[in-house]
Amino acid sequence: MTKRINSPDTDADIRLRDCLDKLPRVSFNMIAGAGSGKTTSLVKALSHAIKTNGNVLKMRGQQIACITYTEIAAKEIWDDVGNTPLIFVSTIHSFLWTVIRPFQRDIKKWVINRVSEKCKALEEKLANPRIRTRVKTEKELAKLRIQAEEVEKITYFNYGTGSNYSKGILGHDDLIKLVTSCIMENETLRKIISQKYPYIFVDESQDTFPNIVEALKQVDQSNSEKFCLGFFGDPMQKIYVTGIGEVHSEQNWEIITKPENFRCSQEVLKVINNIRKPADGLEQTGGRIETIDGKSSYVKGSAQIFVLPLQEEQQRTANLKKVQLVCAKMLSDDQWLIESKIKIFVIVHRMAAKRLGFPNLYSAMNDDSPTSFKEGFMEGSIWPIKPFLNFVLPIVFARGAKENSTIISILRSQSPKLSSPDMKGSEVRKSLDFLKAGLDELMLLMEENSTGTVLDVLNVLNKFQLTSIDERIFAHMNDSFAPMEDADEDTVANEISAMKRYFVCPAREFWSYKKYFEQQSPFATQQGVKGAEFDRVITVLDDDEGTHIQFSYDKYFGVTELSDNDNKNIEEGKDYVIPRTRRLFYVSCSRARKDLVVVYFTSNVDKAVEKLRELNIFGKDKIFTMENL
Ligand SMILES: Nc1ncnc2c1ncn2[C@@H]1O[C@H](COP(=O)(O)OP(=O)(O)OP(=O)(O)O)[C@@H](O)[C@H]1O
Repeated sequence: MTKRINSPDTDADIRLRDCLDKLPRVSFNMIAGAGSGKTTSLVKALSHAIKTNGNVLKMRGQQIACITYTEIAAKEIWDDVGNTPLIFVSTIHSFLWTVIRPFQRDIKKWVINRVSEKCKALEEKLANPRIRTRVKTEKELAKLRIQAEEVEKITYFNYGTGSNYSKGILGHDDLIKLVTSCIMENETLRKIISQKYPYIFVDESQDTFPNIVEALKQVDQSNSEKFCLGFFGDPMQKIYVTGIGEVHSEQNWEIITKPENFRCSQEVLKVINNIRKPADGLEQTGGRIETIDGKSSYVKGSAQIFVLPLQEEQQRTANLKKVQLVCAKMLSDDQWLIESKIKIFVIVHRMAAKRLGFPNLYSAMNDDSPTSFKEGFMEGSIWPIKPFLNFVLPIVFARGAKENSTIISILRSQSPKLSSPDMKGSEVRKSLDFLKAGLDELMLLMEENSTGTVLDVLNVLNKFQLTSIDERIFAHMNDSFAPMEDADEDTVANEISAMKRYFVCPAREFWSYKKYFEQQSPFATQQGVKGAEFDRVITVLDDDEGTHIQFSYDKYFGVTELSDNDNKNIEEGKDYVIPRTRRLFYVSCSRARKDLVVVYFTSNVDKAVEKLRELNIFGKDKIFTMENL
C-alpha cells in the first residue's frame, strides 16, 4: 500500500467511490484547485475500481485506462496502484497509438487522404497567380506526390516523433488528428474502445486537446451504460495554449469538487488564493498538516517577494544567491543554502542555461534550430551531443577520479582502435599508448578554464580514434553534409547553421549541461512542474530573459501597459497575456509545501512595489527590495 492511497478519505473520495459503484455507469468531472489531492483521488479511484471490478476486468481481458500528462507522472501513478496489469497508465500519445495500431487499414486510408488533402491545398496555393513562393511550393508539391505513391506501398504504419509518410511513420500531431477523426467517424471503433477500456480517466484534463476531449465524450455516448469517463483537472492550471481549460460536463455526469488544499502551508495558501481571486475566485481551505510528537497542526510556512532591478545577468545571479542568504537568516533555515533542498522555477530553460553555464550550447541547439534539436537537447537524446554524453564526459570524469578500469572498459567498448578481437599483446599496448596521448589532449580541452571548442574535441576524438563519430556529425565537420532527398529546405538550412554554431561552443559547457539534464541542479521551468511539490520554492519572474511572448510578469503586475494586440484579444474575448501569466504564476507558487520566495526582476522597481502593494497578493511587510539584501 502506498502513501497516497493511505491518505484519509475526503468527501470527494467517498462521492467518487459511490459514483464508480453505480450501474449503469456514470461519468464524472473532478474540478479542484492546486494541491487539493486530485491525483490522490485518482489513485484511490483506480484502486477502488480494481478492488470491486478487478476479477471481471481480468476475465474479459479489459483494462482501466489512465491518461497522464508525462511519462514520469504515468510511472508514479502506476507505482502508486501497485503496478497491476489491469491498469494501463500512459500518456495520451501512447494511449492513442495502442488504440489505433491494430487498425492498419484505417490508418492507411487516413494517411492517403491526408497526403491528398495536403496536395490539394498546395495546388490551390499555386493557382493564385500572385503567389510569392512558387518555386518552393512546386517543390513541396512534387515531393508530396512522390509520397502519395509511396504510401500506397506501405503495409505497416508506425508512430514516431515526426511524420514521414513515405516511411510509414506518423508523428505526434498526425496521431492526434488520425485517432480523433477515426473515433468521431467510426461507431465500431468507439464500441471497441469502450469495451476494452470500460473506464478511462484523464489527469490534468485542463491541458488535454479539445478534440481529444470531444472524441472521448463520443466514446462515452456510444456506450454510456457500460462506460465511465472521468476527468481530473483545474482550469486555473492550464499552461499550454493547446489545452482545453475547462472540460464542460455533460448532463448526466457527476461534478465533484474538492474545497481543501493539502499541500501548502498557511502563508503559501493565502498567496495562491490571492492569485486566484480575480480569475474564478475559488478559495481553498485547510492547508498542509504536520504531526510532531503525535500532535497535528497546520504548517505556518512563509511567502515573500523580492523586487529587484533588471541588471546584468551576472548581477541577477549574484542577487539570487543573496536572496537565499537572506532567507536562510530570516527563516532560520540553513537549508536555503543547499542546492538540493530548494527548487528554482524559471520561465525558460535559457535562464537556467545561462545561470548554470551552458548559454552557447543552449542557443546553438535552440535558436533557429531544427525542432528535433530543440526537443532532444533538453532530454539529452539528440545525436550531435551523443559523443559528449556517451564518451567524453564519462571518460574525462573517470580519468580525473583515476578509475583505470572504467577508462579501459569505456575504451574497449567504444574505440575503433581496440575493436579487433584478434589483436596481439604488443599491438594492444601500442594502441593504448596512442589512445592515452589522445586522452591527455582531451583532458586539457575539457578543463574548467579551457577555451577548447566542441569542434576541437571532436577533432581529437577523430584523430586518436577514441570513439567512433556519428556519420552526420562527421559530414558537418567536413562540410559534406548531404541532406535526405525528402528533407525540408528550411530544416536543412537550420541544421547546417545550428551545427556551425555548435562546433564553436566552449566544450567545457557540457559539464553544466550534464548537471541540468540529469536534474541534479535546482532549476526547473515553471511550465514543467505540473503535479510536483517541494518544501522550498523560489519562483524567478524575469520577462527580460523569457522568449515566451505569451507570458509577461510586468504586464501581469501592471508595471507595463498592455499592447494593442492584447487589447484586441480582450475585446474579442480571447485568452491573453494576463490570465495566461496568472495561471503560470499560480502553478509555480502552488508547488511550495512550506516556504515560497518570489524573485521579481523588473525594469521599474518603484512602480512594481507600488503595484504589488495595491494588488495585495503578498502581505505589505512581505515585499522586499535591494535594501533588504
Ligand atoms: N486526503 C488527503 N489527506 C492528506 N493529504 C493529502 C490528501 N490528499 C492529498 N494529500 C496530499 O496533498 C498533496 C497534493 O496532492 P495531489 O498531488 O494529489 O494534488 P493535486 O490536486 O493533484 O495537485 P496539483 O493539481 O496541484 O498538481 C500531496 O502531498 C498529497 O499526499
